[in-house]
Amino acid sequence: MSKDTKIAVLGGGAWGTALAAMAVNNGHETWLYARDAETVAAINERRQNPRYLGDILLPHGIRSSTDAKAVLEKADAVLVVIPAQSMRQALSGLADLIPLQAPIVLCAKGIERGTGRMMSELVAEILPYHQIAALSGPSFASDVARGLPTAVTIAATDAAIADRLAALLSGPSFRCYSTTDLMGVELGGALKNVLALAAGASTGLGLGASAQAALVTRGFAELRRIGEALGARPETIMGLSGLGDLMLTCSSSQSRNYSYGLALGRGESLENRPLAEGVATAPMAAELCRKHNIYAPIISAVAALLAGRITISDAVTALINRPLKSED
Ligand SMILES: NC(=O)C1=CN([C@@H]2O[C@H](COP(=O)(O)OP(=O)(O)OC[C@H]3O[C@@H](n4cnc5c(N)ncnc54)[C@H](OP(=O)(O)O)[C@@H]3O)[C@@H](O)[C@H]2O)C=CC1
Ligand SMILES: O=C(CO)COP(=O)(O)O
Repeated sequence: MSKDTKIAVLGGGAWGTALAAMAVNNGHETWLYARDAETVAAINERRQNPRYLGDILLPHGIRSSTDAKAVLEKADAVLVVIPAQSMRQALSGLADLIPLQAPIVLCAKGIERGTGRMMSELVAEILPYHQIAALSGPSFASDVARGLPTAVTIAATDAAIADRLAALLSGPSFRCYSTTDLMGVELGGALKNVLALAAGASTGLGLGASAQAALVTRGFAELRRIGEALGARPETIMGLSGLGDLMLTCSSSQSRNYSYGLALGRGESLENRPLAEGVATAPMAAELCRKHNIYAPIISAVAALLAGRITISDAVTALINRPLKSED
């Protein structure tokens, strides 16, 4: 792949638009598929995505279209930026249009509701002959769309593909590390959203900065245990898509997951909120822990809270009053 390849981005939300801005800034022919005609027109005519990125002025050159065929034709790499719970339905409809030689870069952070599949497992069912990679790390769409410095990790089981994609997508303000630890990268991205719900709820309840730090640290211990049980590498969990994204998402109300948790903690309405992937992922993460016999009390408490099985004050009391144990 050379620097003047065609990049196709599927998904005209905040992150898809930001990644299209990154790709065009890095000198690629960049096409963005969005299903909403008004979004397409705003990007093409005004260089804005008002529904998802406010008044940020996008760089020149993104070609947006509702015509997936035109976007995907002769693409050299396809960035899939559709929410985790819509991924199966959306990609099933587009599968025949994706060129066989184009690696699929999954940019969603979640676990499929019902099946418990990681995004790469789900997409391998739909596109069994394509190379699959995942891009994840601490990266707010608004930062990337503005061209602010950002670093992420790109994982593919084939090291050559991961290296080539990292070289292709890196540029003056976007730095990509590569790894073959696909499971580690996907787990970090999906589970930090669940832990951000807990961190936001703690702040929303007014439990203080000490409780917040304890939750994030012990949440990270759960992430470490899950990673170890599922064969992820420790350095991935301690890297950008694990610890890095956990730090970002658990500390900023720019995060939609953290903000959802804040609203939960404050007892505010949870209706009509922006996407918070952790809500659908939490029960799947709790189920994964049950299945593999992994001790993850914070993730379990978030799942129970969202399902209405416990109240927030029950969750806090249960977490603080568990039998004492060594710090592992
Ligand atoms: N925003 C961020 O900072 C980051 C987000 N991510 C991850 O990226 C993923 C997408 O997030 P984000 O872009 O922010 O979400 P948004 O809510 O901003 O946008 C979602 C986009 O997906 C589109 N979409 C939903 N379902 C379909 C479908 N079936 N077919 C085609 N398009 C569809 C929506 O279209 P429509 O508008 O028509 O409904 C919308 O354009 C999530 O998994 C998120 O965790 C990762 C890193 C950073
Ligand atoms: O994944 C993100 C930053 O890395 C974005 O987080 P939210 O989806 O919680 O906004």
